[in-house]
Amino acid sequence: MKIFTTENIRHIDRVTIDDEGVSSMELIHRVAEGVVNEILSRWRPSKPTMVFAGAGNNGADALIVAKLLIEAGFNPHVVLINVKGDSLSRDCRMAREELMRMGNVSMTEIVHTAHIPPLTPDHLVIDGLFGTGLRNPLEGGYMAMARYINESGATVVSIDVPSGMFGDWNTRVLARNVVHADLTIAVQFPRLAFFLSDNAELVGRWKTVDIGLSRKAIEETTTKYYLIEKDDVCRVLKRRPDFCSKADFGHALLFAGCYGMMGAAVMAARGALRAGVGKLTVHSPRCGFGVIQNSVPEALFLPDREENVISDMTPRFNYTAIGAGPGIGTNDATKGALETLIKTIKRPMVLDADALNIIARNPALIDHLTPGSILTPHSVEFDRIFGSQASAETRLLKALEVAHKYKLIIVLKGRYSATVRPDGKVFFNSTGSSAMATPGSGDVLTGIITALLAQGYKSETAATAGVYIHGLAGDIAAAEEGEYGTTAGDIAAATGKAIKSILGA
Ligand SMILES: NC(=O)C1=CN([C@@H]2O[C@H](COP(=O)(O)OP(=O)(O)OC[C@H]3O[C@@H](n4cnc5c(N)ncnc54)[C@H](OP(=O)(O)O)[C@@H]3O)[C@@H](O)[C@H]2O)[C@@H](O)CC1
Ligand SMILES: Nc1ncnc2c1ncn2[C@@H]1O[C@H](COP(=O)(O)OP(=O)(O)O)[C@@H](O)[C@H]1O
Ligand SMILES: [K+]
Repeated sequence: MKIFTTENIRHIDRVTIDDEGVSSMELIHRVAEGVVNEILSRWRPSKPTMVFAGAGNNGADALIVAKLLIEAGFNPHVVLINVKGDSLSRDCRMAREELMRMGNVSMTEIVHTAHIPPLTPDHLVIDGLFGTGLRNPLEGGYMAMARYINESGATVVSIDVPSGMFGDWNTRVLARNVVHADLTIAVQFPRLAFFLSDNAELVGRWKTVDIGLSRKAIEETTTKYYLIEKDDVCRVLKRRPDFCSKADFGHALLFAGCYGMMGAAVMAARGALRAGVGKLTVHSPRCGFGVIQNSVPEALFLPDREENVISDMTPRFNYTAIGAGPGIGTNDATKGALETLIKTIKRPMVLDADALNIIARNPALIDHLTPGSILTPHSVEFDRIFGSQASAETRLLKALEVAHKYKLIIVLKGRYSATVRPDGKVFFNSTGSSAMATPGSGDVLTGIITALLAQGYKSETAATAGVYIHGLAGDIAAAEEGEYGTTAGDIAAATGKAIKSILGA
């Protein structure tokens, strides 16, 4: 699914109105119906409700929500901001008239000074102060109103975006000056800002309401941001022909494990095997022999000459893909071996965990990475290499910069893992949950992506499909084991089922 910028959405909105003859008032009604349906599915008409409406079309949406709530038996109080009595947009004026025709509407219209009726924690607030027409962060009375709503402890449903938040980038915005929603109901599309952890406390849970914007305009409007969904992965995964052998599915090499961290190698190996690799070799220190042979007997074991750490990463064979990093530690011998590997291998590799920590200690290595290499850092690993980032937003921007500069694929792991490509495209993942915040979970991902690379998928595809499959495996595992009980082993074990469910779609 495309994730559009605010500018894109405004364009699609305009095309829908101009070319398809749908009036903006009709669109406002569709938004309001969608919002009210969500409210009716959650709260009874006896719920004390206050609707905050701004002067633009976000306010118009809110006023029609108030009308529909009254029709559904609610008794909302409406607070309308109409500075100097003449600031309402044309649609907002029309929405106001439509609401007032209901008669006996309980309303405070703020024209000069604000005197808002008391809000209690028991209240439901419908926040239609500002949507995508916001020009600058909130100030003065608007800022005070956002803080008042937040401090009230009321439950907040925001229309389109939490008021005071921009749909795209929010570097200039202070969280305390934005309405904190419990539920955000976005018009047609989720916004880029919803996928960044900085904004999680502002957006709350989010849903979209389909208002039938022009299909043609949606197709024709280009964007750099996407949400990866099942169909996207189904489209790129190859079906296996009847006449095939394991030789058709590549031979992956994993450099993983050291004394005390052999489990990381096991997790990566299991992820790789469940992701369909034809042959798998695990190179670990000698101490890993029994561990690998016992827990992943399907894999070949290649012992390092060292007992406890990897000291040599020279591939002895023309492997179709190499993954390095899970549990290798950062001792000098391993560091030297990885440096040599990075400087000599001329094909894209998957680098994770301690391989990233080693790069962080010698950032000059980045220049030697083969274009198309895949780095899978979580936020701390990313910052160790590329410098401390103030927010998830600046981290994403930095990832875009380095992915372009070094022609790398960077998977920023987290709730909505973002795969950042050299061409400036960003793919947010839609699968996975907090059940995956468990040790070894990232190692499974390394195995899955390496296995896809070994099977001939391009780096970009291996990364986005791998991240989706990994998250779906996490969802399948969590359905059985729950958010506390899911282990990385469960995620690895569910990887095959995840691929099966994608291919079956
Ligand atoms: N997408 C779609 O297809 C559809 C979208 N719809 C809805 O429309 C919403 C967008 O509506 P919108 O464009 O009227 O803007 P909105 O957010 O209501 O605010 C504008 C008002 O705020 C003011 N203002 C701005 N910044 C300010 C500041 N810092 N401090 C103070 N004031 C400030 C600004 O003043 P002005 O710039 O005019 O001086 C103007 O009065 C969108 O979010 C969605 O809810 C649906 O209704 C239909 C289909
Ligand atoms: N709250 C969450 N929602 C979705 N996915 C998550 C969440 N927390 C962690 N994950 C996923 O789990 C994996 C954790 O990887 P990582 O941090 O490297 O853990 P480890 O080092 O223990 O293997 C990542 O793929 C990440 O996207
Ligand atoms: K809003």
